[in-house]
Amino acid sequence: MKLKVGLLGGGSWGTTVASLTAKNAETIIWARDAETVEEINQKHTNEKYLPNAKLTPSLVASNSIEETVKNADVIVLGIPSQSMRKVLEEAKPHIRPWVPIINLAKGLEISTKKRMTQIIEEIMPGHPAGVLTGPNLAKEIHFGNAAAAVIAMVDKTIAEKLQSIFSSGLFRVYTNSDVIGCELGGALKNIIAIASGMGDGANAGDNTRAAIITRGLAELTRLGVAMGGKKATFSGLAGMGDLVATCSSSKSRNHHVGFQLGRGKSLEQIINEMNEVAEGVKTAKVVMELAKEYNVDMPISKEIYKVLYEGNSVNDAFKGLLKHEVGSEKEPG
Ligand SMILES: NC(=O)C1=CN([C@@H]2O[C@H](COP(=O)(O)OP(=O)(O)OC[C@H]3O[C@@H](n4cnc5c(N)ncnc54)[C@H](O)[C@@H]3O)[C@@H](O)[C@H]2O)C=CC1
Ligand SMILES: O=C(CO)COP(=O)(O)O
Repeated sequence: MKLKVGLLGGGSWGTTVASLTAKNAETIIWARDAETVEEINQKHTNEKYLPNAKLTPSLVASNSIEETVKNADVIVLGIPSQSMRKVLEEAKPHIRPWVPIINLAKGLEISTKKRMTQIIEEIMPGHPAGVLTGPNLAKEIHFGNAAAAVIAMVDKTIAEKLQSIFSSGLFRVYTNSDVIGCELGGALKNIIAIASGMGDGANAGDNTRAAIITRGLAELTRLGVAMGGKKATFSGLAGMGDLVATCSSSKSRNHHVGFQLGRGKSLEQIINEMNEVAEGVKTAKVVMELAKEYNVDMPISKEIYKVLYEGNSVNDAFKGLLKHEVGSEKEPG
């Protein structure tokens, strides 16, 4: 018997993952926008978020959270981080007992500083919680480009069962038991992607981008390990892998935000012109608090925070980084 997937969130990544699972399992996707629901059901497209992409024809869309989750064997959450709690609370009364819940979002909740699986565990205690993450730019996956991801869950047996629901010939899903590390890798790299985009927008060059990626990895690993992630996780798909993809791609929304800042646009203008989420903008706020709480040095994230929220210019950010003390590569700083 085929497993049933209920996926909440009809944006670019939610729709992409639903189209992948529809190949292996009966999948219903919930989108709050009635037009998107009709378009997915009638035309098997979601042009607003995935222009020119053809979705798996068996994918069913619904406007009802209840209908989407009530018979599901697995719940997948493709909602941006700041809205995750609200949507999960709405779904809660309709979710069957003990059903695994998998997060796709790459961010931290501003008001609580929590990871998404912590929110799942808080709202839905007893349900196995996991994360699907890695270098997975949605717009590439639809056009036949191969990619690899990781599903992280504490329970290896459940992770292995779910691995086959998300996998296809071109989408290779590995398992990992380090939920904290995998989830933090995805959230923290978005700020570094803004920094990399900013360098690209300001024509800083390839060496600068490489330095941002490498030193960015060092600082997100420092915080990630302090928060309980495993060091090795940050060298894997959820860390280095996602960092490289996002920091070097014009398809990344976080890179785009940085690029436009580097070109001299204001954050307000950039956000107003986008119809998609760039999680790093909000995560930067949380990360500054976490860096303080865990006493971890995060020079790149700090400079990005100052550009986003304290009126610093892109030039100030580069000057700030160049002034930062150069220590040993193995030590903080
Ligand atoms: N697009 C990508 O390539 C990837 C995105 N992600 C992550 O997936 C998460 C979702 O991102 P995308 O789908 O790309 O975003 P998106 O900006 O393309 O779409 C967001 C979707 O969430 C819906 N939404 C927003 N607030 C809502 C609310 N309060 N209630 C119900 N629906 C709401 C919007 O209507 C939209 O359908 C983000 O955390 C992102 O970091 C992860 C991997 C790849
Ligand atoms: O996480 C992503 C790719 O792995 C998507 O990045 P953006 O949200 O910056 O587009």
